[in-house]
Amino acid sequence: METDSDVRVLGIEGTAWAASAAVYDSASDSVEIETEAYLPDSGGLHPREAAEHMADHLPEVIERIIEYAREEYGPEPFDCVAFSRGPGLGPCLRLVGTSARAVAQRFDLPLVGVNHMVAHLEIGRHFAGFDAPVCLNASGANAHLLGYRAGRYRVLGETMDTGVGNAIDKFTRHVGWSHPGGPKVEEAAEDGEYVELPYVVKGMDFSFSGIMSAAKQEYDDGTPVEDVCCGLQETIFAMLTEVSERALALTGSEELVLGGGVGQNERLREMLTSMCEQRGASFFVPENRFLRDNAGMIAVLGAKMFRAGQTVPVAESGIDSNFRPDEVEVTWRPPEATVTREREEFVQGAESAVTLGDSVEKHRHSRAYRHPELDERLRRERTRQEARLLHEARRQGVSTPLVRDIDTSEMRLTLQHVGRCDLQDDLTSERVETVAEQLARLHEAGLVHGDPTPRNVRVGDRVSLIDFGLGYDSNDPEDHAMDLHVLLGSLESTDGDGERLGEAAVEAYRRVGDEAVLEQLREIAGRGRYQ
Ligand SMILES: C[C@@H](O)[C@H](NC(=O)OP(=O)(O)OC[C@H]1O[C@@H](n2cnc3c(N)ncnc32)[C@H](O)[C@@H]1O)C(=O)O
Ligand SMILES: Nc1ncnc2c1ncn2[C@@H]1O[C@H](COP(=O)(O)OP(=O)(O)OP(=O)(O)O)[C@@H](O)[C@H]1O
Ligand SMILES: [Fe+2]
Repeated sequence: METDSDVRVLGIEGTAWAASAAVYDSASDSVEIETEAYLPDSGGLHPREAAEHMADHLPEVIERIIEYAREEYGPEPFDCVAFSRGPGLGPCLRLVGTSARAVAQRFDLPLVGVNHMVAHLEIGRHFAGFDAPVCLNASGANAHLLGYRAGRYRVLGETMDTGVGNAIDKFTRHVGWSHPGGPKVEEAAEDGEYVELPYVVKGMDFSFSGIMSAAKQEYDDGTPVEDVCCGLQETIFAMLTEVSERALALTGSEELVLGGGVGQNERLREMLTSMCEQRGASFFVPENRFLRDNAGMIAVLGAKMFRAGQTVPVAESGIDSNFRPDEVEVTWRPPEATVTREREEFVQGAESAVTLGDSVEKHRHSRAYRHPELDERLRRERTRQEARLLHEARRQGVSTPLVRDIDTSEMRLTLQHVGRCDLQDDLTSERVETVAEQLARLHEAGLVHGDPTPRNVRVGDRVSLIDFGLGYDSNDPEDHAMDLHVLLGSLESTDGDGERLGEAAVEAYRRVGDEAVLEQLREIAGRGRYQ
């Protein structure tokens, strides 16, 4: 665990475009960063050019920081060298590793290998002073939500295809704008009118590919580019804000931090601020110099890891271009306090305000962060869809609450009260198996639940599925497999025994459901996430 001794860390970053070095001094909590950015002449980032950039500029930024630190702190300024171990571009990372080993040898210092995505999270947690926040990492090559449980960061939700920045940059390449595209889209969107684009959220996962093709098509069809940019921002950022809100509701956390280069976007920050305000959560965004790739965040996390004794011998200091945040053993945080949930009459779900009594009133109230047209559309569609699917699922023999009333102008449903608690509060393998069987039955009938997490299942005499707001009709095994993927992911991220429960769910599904769905599930799990 972390001790309070003062440390000074030399940090080195170079996963893709930023050749960067920094010094962090824990006594004054100050960070000095030197960065040389690689800006491609045309097109996107070329791995070979990026590596040449690293080779040309890493040595000089490191020397500048050493010089600064010696002037500021004396001839032997550092206690350790922290470097980005991954994820990122292999050829760039190898140069980072080599440079770090060289400086460590020269000053006879220990090495600390840092996960770049965990650093994007920890820098926010550090400056916010939050204990157990959920983190939205919105960067170029990644987009995911992290929560913490039992010594690891858990991926609560993530992109099913590309990172958010890369998605935006692909669109700007299509319209002929230079890299990076994010800031240009932000500027253009200011003069734009909202256009509708596909909105894709599955549980806490999301995907950008459909939106990006639709955006390119809009542009090719002659829609003014500022309007497409406005539609893109409103859609993509509303999706990221919605899944962040889901993660807050699922984990019970009341703290959110933002990380990653796309976090520099004002509209995204505005939406997250508004969402957190509306639900009474605290929100923190670090300064821009800590959002985009930078060695400062590597040095700050390096200090925490160093104090916890998490150094790495030279022989084991290899890089890992697919390094996932959930692979990191988190030794620098104190054990989390157990959260006990009070029985409440009023639940603020991720989407709705729910009042519990003999009947349950579920009200999808307006979200100030969303564009009014998108807000109206999502609330209306989901309220209608939920009532219809609850009814259809019942007809297939799946236990669901009766729909007593629906009001589509107020976006309100009145439902039968079912169960004594959420599955999350009384998880057993048997119940999870029942959920899997019920999903198989839904899928057989061409229905998809859309968000089958342990908070959307009630347990009592029977096991009932609730909250069909993200449900839809489909006979595609991919969509059915996504339901299972969401279930397994939510089990793994919220319960210590989640993996075993997940296996039980798969076995139960196999007994009743279609083998093609399980095949597709393996395919989804194996998809490369850091392309
Ligand atoms: C693995 C690592 O190499 C990678 N780094 C990375 O993606 O660089 P980062 O600095 O976190 O983010 C860059 C992205 O951030 C976007 N970006 C920068 N300013 C933006 C803005 N104002 N609005 C939207 N996007 C913006 C850029 O278009 C670009 O796609 C990552 O963290 O995923
Ligand atoms: N019919 C019901 N009977 C008993 N409890 C219910 C019922 N409907 C909802 N609840 C309770 O209210 C909580 C929130 O409901 P629901 O999941 O439908 O709302 P939501 O805002 O869509 O939530 P989320 O998106 O976070 O899953 C549930 O987790 C459950 O505890
Ligand atoms: Fe990054």
